[in-house]
Amino acid sequence: MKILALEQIRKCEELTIKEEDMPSVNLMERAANACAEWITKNLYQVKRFNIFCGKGNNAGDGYAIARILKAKGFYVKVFSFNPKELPPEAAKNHKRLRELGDIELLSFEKAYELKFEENSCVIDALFGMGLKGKIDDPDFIKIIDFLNGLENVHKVSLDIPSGLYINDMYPEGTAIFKADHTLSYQFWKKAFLHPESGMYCGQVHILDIGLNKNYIDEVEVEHFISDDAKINSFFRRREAFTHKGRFGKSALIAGSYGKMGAAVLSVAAALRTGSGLVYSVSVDSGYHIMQTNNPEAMFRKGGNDFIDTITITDDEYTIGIGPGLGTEPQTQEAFANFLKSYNKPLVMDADALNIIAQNHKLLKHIPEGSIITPHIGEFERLFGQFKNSFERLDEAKKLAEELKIYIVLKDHRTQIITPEGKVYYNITGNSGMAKGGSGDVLTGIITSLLAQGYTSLQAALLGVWMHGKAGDFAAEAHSKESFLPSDLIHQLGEVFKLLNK
Ligand SMILES: NC(=O)C1=CN([C@@H]2O[C@H](COP(=O)(O)OP(=O)(O)OC[C@H]3O[C@@H](n4cnc5c(N)ncnc54)[C@H](OP(=O)(O)O)[C@@H]3O)[C@@H](O)[C@H]2O)[C@@H](O)CC1
Ligand SMILES: [K+]
Repeated sequence: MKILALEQIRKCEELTIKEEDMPSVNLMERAANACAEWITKNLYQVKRFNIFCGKGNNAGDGYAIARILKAKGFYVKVFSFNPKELPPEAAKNHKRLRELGDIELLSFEKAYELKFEENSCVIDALFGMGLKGKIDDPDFIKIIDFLNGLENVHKVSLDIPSGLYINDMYPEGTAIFKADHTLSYQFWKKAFLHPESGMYCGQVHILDIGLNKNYIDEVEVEHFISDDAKINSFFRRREAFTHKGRFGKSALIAGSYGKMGAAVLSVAAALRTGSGLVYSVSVDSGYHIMQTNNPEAMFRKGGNDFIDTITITDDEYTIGIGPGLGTEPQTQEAFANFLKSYNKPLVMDADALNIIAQNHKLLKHIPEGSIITPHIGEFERLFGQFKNSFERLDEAKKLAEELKIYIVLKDHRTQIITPEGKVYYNITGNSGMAKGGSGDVLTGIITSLLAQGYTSLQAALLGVWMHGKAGDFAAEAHSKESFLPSDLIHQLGEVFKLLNK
């Protein structure tokens, strides 16, 4: 799914109205109907709604929803801010509400006297995507603070929680409504996907309001959601009449004394992802651990307690390097020599990235088309600190282009960044995956996919998607708190079953 810029959403809205030859207020009605339907279906225990309207079309959505919910028999109160200043569509809906006469239209001040019943619902229609600068009007700050302080009520934002920008970091010191649910129209927005703003959105639900399909198909964007449709468009089923040589050879260069778990996990993940052959290049002191845990893998010694020799050449295997490698001087040297002589795309994680962070000259030796998979800490060690995740992403786009590599920036919503400057947000997975070892599993999965002939972009997209899905299945089976990175590996079979359906 594409993520559109503000002007593109406005253009799409305009074109929809023009092509369908309808009054613009009809589109607002469509949006309001979609929200009312979602609310009545999903918050079915709620009988009372208190709707807070600002001064733009977001308020118009709020007025229209008030009318629709009232007609369905709910108790509805509307609180507004000086509705004289409304744009035409919102003004029409405000007028209709006034003419109906059976809904209380109140000022914000009245809200402070109201008893908000348990299980009632507050709807935030204060600001939508038209907000500029900060919310610094004292009336709005006061009402937002007050609503954020309410307990035991459901909180729903229309389009976007008031105070946030759709695709950028919000300004410091602004007031922001904190939603339990955000009902947004047609497209994901970057605000829902970055931690600083995402924490205000609660659960995000994207409602189809039938915006112009041709425009959406054709419009050029840089940001995407890596959704099921994208994954299914290139996932390949395993054919009959085949043999192990067809599915590539993976080699995981990983592990050191005390860090064999990382190596074991990455090798196991590569095996479970379907690579025809998997080699472990690791240390002698971890030999028994590796062979006992992963008897299907072959072993090649790269050192005694830490790796000091890497003798793999380009045409042998597809390589994943880094998990549990350590940063001993001899390992650093072996890694540097290896990187200088190796030219095929590879997957790099963890200590491979930490070694590069200590020797930036190595950056230019990363083979074109490689995939690096830093978490935020590793990214910052490599490239410095950033004010926020939006700025970090902008820098990652520049770096991916400059170095001609794919960056998998691991975060709550992991971003896959291409050398062409495109960004794919992954939306599978959950907070239970924030555990040591989770990244080692991802390295194994992506390496295995790359070995099987997926392109670097496909391997990164599919690998991150599968890893997240496995996390969702593991959370279902064992809880987010309790599942382990090894459970992710055990769930990969379920993930493949789903992909093969
Ligand atoms: N996408 C779609 O297809 C559809 C979208 N729809 C809906 O339209 C919404 C967008 O509507 P919108 O453009 O009127 O913006 P919204 O945020 O409601 O109001 C902005 C108002 O606030 C004002 N204002 C700005 N900054 C301010 C500040 N710092 N402090 C104080 N005031 C400030 C600003 O003033 P101005 O800048 O004009 O002077 C203006 O009066 C969208 O989010 C969705 O809900 C649906 O109805 C139909 C289908
Ligand atoms: K809102």
